[in-house]
Amino acid sequence: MPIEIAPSILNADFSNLELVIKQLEQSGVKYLHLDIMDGHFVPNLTFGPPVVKSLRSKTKLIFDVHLMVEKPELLIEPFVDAGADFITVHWESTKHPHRLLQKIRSFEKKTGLALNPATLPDNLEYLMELLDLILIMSVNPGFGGQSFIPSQINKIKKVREMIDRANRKIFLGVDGGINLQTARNVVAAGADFLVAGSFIFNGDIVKNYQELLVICSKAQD
Ligand SMILES: O=C(CO)[C@H](O)[C@H](O)COP(=O)(O)O
Repeated sequence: MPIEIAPSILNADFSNLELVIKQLEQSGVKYLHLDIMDGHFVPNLTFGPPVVKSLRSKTKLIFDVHLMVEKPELLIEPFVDAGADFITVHWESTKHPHRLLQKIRSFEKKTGLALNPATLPDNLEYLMELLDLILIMSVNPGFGGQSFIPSQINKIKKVREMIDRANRKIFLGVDGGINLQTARNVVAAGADFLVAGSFIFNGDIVKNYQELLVICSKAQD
């Protein structure tokens, strides 16, 4: 699948979000990664459904809502109502990932499952038919601007093989510490959906996004 880059607005200028979104749209961005943090599952707090709903009225970008929360089952409907297109939940946040993914699908939304850096990918085998996105966390979730954890390259390769074996159209995403070098490495390992925050939002958004896209497309050839 062609590479998609989803800017994570965690590190964007929130005082000027409308302008940020306009710049992203003009650069050809299709996905917006929205980091939902509850201060419990991760040691940071961001925003909830009302903010997503307000953003929804300003753009047609595809909203990729990443729930880094405890009890994600309580938040599926509120984020569906707020206008989420993809809802990604964490393997580590639920005892019933299969049921949770079924619930997201029941609202005709795209599903994502995120794996923390120390989580094995083996159980994905049993969830493939319910997945649209697998998100490998290449940092410990909670903050933007962290360094990429190199051991995740092996996991990306493993998950690439699993998706190919399953012969399904599932994005293989990577989230955390993406820059020109790590982007090249993760795409070479098989990723096709990159979440990037600080690299895109530090400086010229349009230039950074396009530079990243060029590197990724070359690495995929
Ligand atoms: O989910 C996240 C952190 O939990 C962010 O999406 C991720 O860290 C992206 O930021 P950066 O590119 O700055 O690492």
